[in-house]
Amino acid sequence: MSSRKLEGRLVVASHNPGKLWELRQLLSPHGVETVSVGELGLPEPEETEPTFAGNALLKARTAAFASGLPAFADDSGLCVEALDGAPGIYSARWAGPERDFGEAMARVERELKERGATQPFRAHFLCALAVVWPDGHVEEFEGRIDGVLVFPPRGTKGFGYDPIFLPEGLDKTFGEMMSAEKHAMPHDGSRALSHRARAFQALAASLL
Ligand SMILES: O=P(O)(O)OP(=O)(O)OP(=O)(O)OC[C@H]1O[C@@H](n2cnc3c(O)ncnc32)[C@H](O)[C@@H]1O
Ligand SMILES: [Mg+2]
Repeated sequence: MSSRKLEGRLVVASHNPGKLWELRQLLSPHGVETVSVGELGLPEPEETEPTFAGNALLKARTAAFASGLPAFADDSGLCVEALDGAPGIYSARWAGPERDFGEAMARVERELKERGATQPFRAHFLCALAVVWPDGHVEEFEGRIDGVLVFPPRGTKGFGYDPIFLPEGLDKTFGEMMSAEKHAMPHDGSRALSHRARAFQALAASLL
């Protein structure tokens, strides 16, 4: 539990529209006013750190110092067991400059085939969240969801790798789920579903 609370305007340090939308959905019930880095005209920093947590911190810190407001960043990705955790922190970069996730998902399938991997193709999504205040104070949270990959991709909802990710114990991919299902926030104390919602649950318990 942190003594620091999120108050006033918060900068959401993401340039990914799918993620931005989910993060704002998660924040809105708490009455936190948000402004995105894009709306502030701030550039996308290069993600030079070797970990999700390091890159989340880098993005939040850059935005907090540039704006003079507390900033919130998410670094996330898909880690495939048979690919030794790839694409991992390179999840966005596998989609190339055009952010073509059809191609990124095809590459995952191709690399599994090349390695002779057999089903089930175990994988997890990871989400690191960082909040940085302009005085340098930092709060960090993490969430994970385990599942398996399915090919061909299923569903057109969500973003990124959602259509190939089947969460453990469920029969719908993230691409087949309404977004409210993907990041639902249970009110009975049970665990949220997605990696982002799980990380956010920890954040909310501490900062909101
Ligand atoms: O850094 P920002 O500006 O936030 O946007 P980004 O898209 O580059 O975000 P990341 O660096 O964190 O890269 C994470 C990639 O992993 C994928 N990813 C993360 N969370 C996901 C989710 O919930 N569903 C599907 N794909 C996801 C997605 O393709 C992202 O582009
Ligand atoms: Mg990024």
